[in-house]
Amino acid sequence: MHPNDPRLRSFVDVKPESDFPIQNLPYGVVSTADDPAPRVGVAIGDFVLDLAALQAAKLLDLPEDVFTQSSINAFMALGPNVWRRTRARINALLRHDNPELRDHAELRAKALLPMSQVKLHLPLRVAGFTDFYSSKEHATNVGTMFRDKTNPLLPNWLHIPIGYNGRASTVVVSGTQIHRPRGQLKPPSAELPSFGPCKRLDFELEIGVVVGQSSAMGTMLTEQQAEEMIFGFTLLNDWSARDIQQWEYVPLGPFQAKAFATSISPWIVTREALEPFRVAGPVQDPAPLPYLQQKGANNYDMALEVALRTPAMQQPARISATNFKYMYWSSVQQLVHHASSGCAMSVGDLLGSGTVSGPEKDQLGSLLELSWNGTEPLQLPGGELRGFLEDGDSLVMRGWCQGDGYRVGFGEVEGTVLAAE
Ligand SMILES: O=C(O)/C=C/C(=O)CC(=O)CC(=O)O
Ligand SMILES: [Ca+2]
Ligand SMILES: [Mg+2]
Repeated sequence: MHPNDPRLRSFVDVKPESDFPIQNLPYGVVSTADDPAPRVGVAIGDFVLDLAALQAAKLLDLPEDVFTQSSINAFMALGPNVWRRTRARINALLRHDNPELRDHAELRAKALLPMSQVKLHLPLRVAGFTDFYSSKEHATNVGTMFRDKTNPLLPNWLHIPIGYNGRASTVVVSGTQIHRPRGQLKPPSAELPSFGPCKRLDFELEIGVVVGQSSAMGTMLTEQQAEEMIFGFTLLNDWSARDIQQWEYVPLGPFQAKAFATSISPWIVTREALEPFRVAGPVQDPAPLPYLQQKGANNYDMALEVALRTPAMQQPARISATNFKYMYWSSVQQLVHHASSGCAMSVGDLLGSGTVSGPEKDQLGSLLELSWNGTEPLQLPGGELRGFLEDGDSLVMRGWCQGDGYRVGFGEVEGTVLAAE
C-alpha cells in the first residue's frame, strides 16, 4: 500500500482529529530531559518517533549521523529519492501489522517519545528567507486601504510572483515569545518621524515552503525541477509592524517592519504527504509568461485558522478561517521565479507564501485586513476590542488537510507578544 493510503493504520493509537496519522509523518527536531542532544524525529499521534534511535538500531538504511543533528538539513540534502524511500520505510515500521518495531518493546520504549515530554526545536537551519505576496485578495485589500481603491493591484502583480528578501536570522520556532519591535514611526499627522515601540503590531498567516535541494547560480528551474526541490511545508507567521512598514517601505519594500521575528511550526509536513490534497489554484488571467506556466493542479486544499487570546481570556477565540487553495501564485511558480535571474537556491531556504486571505470577511490573514487598518476593531468574546496586537496577546495558527476519517496537519505555530525590550 502507498504510504498515503487512507486505509493504513498504525499500532500507535491515533485519534481521527489528530494532525499526525500514519499518512502524515512530518519531520521535526526534538530533545528530552533525559537526552538533551537535539535529534530528528517524526510525529505520530501523541508521540514522536526518534529517528536517531531507529537508525542506531539499524532499522533505517541511511548515512550515519544524518538524524543525530540539530536540523533536518543533512537529511534534506540527500534528495527526493531518499525522502521518498525513508518516508515509505518509516511508514512501514509504524503499520499495525508490522512486528519489527511494534514487538520490540525495548526499542519502542526508547524511540517512541511522548509528545508531552519533548522539547521541539527550530526544525531547519534557515539558509535564506524570502517572503512572497501571492494572495490576490490580500494584495487587493492592502492596495485598497493604502493606495488606490479603484485600481488596487499594482500593474506587475498579475505577471510576477512579487516577493522580497527577508531575514533568516530571526526565524524562530513556535512558542518563542516575541518582543514588540522598535522602529521609526511617522503617523500621517506627525511632521517628523520619531523612534519608539511599534503601535500597530500585526501577524500574517502564511505557509512556508522548505527548499530541500540547492540549485547552481546561473541556472533556471523548470516546473518539474522546482517541484522536486520542495521538501515540505510549515505554518508561518510573518510578524509585521504596520506603522514602521508604512513609513519605510516605499520604494524598496519592507525592511525593519518584518525583520524582527518570523515564527514557524515545529513540524515540516512533506510534499508527498500533501499529494492527495492537490487542487487547482485560481485561473491565471492574463496567462503568465511561458517560464511560469504550470500544468495540472498546482495548489492544496488546506484549511487554515487563526486564534487570538488576550490576557483576559481563558481560551483563544478564532478570528479567521481560510484556505491555502485561494493563493493565486503557487509555491512552484514562486520557486521557479526566485531562481529565474540566476539566483542560487540553497538547502534550507524558506519561502513564505505571502499572507493567505480568502474572498470573505472572516477569511482574512492579517489584523490589518480584519480590522481594516484599525478602523473596525475586532470584538472578542468577553467584549475586548482589537485593532492591532497588544502586549500579552497570544496568537495561534493551525492548518490541516482533511482526508476521509483522518487529517494531515501541521500542529500549531504560537507566539505571545511581550513589551518592547
Ligand atoms: O501591499 C502592501 O502595501 C503590503 C503588503 C504586505 O505587508 C504583505 C507582505 O508582507 C507580503 C505578504 O505577506 O503577502
Ligand atoms: Ca508576509
Ligand atoms: Mg518576518
